[in-house]
Amino acid sequence: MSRSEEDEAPDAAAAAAAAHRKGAAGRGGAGAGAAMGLYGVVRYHLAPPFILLAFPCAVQVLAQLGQGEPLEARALLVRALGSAFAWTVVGAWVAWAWLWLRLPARTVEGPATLFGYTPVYQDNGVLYYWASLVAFFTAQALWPGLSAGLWAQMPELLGALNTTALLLCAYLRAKAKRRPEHPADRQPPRPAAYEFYCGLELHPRLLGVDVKQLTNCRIGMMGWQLLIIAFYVASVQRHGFSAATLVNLLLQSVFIAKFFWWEAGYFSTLDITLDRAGYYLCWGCLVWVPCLYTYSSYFLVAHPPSLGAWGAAGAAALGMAGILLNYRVDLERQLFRAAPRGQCSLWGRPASFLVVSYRDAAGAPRQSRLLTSGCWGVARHLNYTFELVGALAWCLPGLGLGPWPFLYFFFLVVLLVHRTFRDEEKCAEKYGAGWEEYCKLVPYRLVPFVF
Ligand SMILES: NC(=O)C1=CN([C@@H]2O[C@H](COP(=O)(O)OP(=O)(O)OC[C@H]3O[C@@H](n4cnc5c(N)ncnc54)[C@H](OP(=O)(O)O)[C@@H]3O)[C@@H](O)[C@H]2O)C=CC1
Ligand SMILES: CC(C)CCC[C@@H](C)[C@H]1CC[C@H]2C3=CC=C4C[C@@H](O)CC[C@]4(C)[C@H]3CC[C@]12C
Repeated sequence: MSRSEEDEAPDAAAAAAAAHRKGAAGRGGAGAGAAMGLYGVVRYHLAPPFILLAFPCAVQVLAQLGQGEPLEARALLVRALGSAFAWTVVGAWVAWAWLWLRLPARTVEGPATLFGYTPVYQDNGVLYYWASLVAFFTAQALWPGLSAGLWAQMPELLGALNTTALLLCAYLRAKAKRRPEHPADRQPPRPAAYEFYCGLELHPRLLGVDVKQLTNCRIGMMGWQLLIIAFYVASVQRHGFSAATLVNLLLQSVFIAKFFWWEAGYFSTLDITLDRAGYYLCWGCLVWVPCLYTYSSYFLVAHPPSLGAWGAAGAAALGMAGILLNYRVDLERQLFRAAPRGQCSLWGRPASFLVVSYRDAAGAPRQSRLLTSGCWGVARHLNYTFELVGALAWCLPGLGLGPWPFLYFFFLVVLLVHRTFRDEEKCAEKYGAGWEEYCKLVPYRLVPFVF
């Protein structure tokens, strides 16, 4: 693979190439080659079909279990087809999210791609967030059974979302093959299931809107917010007020509101600049987020919490600290990257940084800066650490109810540890010796002196 092809390749291809080079250069020998071969078979041939089949089934099972219902194959299958209510909700929800991306609004540019395209996004996230809340509460006032219905029909809702998301992913793959939006953004051919899983295009558009802004931000994140409100209302209708349930709702709501406040910053993250629009992101945001990210709140409707008011207050304090510190870490990098020549002040002192070099897709030399002070001088992914603290805190109201209310937290540990390695592989590829120097100055990934 040539240098420029590698730059344009998705994370997986670049990482595989990097891993391959490391293996070949570092260890050499038949053993290392066989290990790399096995890794390739698992990564490209075995894992994608497994995930494509297992995860849609898993969400249906989780939804059924969360209601305290026995697992019965026929019920699972029937409910996975959806219901008139579920399809109406999904249709209305997708149309609402799409409409808000079509309304006249200020726009914001995302980072230019290596193939020379600058994506443009609607910058009306905060207004959309509040308008969606108002619309939801109005609907709840008109149909008092709405929240309880959403909870009771969650398996049907996930079934409808599953079908919608899988059709969207199939369409995106076919479109990328036949009519790619940016022909310079070509991918080397890979096994079909792998392509379906990773996606092919970086910034596809559909019906005049950016697909990732629609699925990730507007449907997934806002769906998360509205569902947990519905679950809270359903829980109060069933069991009355509980401080622990309220803390569970409020912490997540602060986290989600913060996301919309920072939506423009999200366009510079791995999801947008590196990951392509396929099953991982689009199915993930349309189905996995509504199912797993809301699961602690969903579970508490059928299983009321036993955590008392003092425990709830402790969880609230811990969660607020985690969420605000996560935001602080992201903000420090945003301020630093926006400051001319990196000249800004952090923690009362001028920021210190490394100037690092890389090459763009055309092979032209470029420079960037890596912060070595403030939060980014403490650990290389302190934002992930605080994100985990926040997530743990909003799962704590489920303490004493077994592992289920903590499912999101367990998933997030795996996702963020994996993401740490993925991101560092990307940075090592991009900055080479500059990244190694940064790692010497900031030796820990998530927790100082531990990892
Ligand atoms: N709840 C959830 O499911 C998840 C939440 N998140 C959250 O989303 C947010 C964004 O996370 P994510 O996109 O994963 O990654 P980061 O925000 O950590 O961004 C990583 C990038 O930052 C740049 N960078 C790395 N080190 C430095 C440094 N020292 N100084 C300046 N820039 C640096 C590099 O990009 P460059 O090429 O520009 O140098 C690197 O690729 C976080 O708050 C995270 O916690 C993330 C994943 C999942
Ligand atoms: C297919 C599944 C096995 C995995 C699907 C994972 C995706 C749904 C999630 C992967 C990364 C996630 C996110 C990244 C960063 C975010 C910023 C944060 O402030 C809010 C949450 C999020 C948008 C988050 C959403 C889910 C993912 C896209």
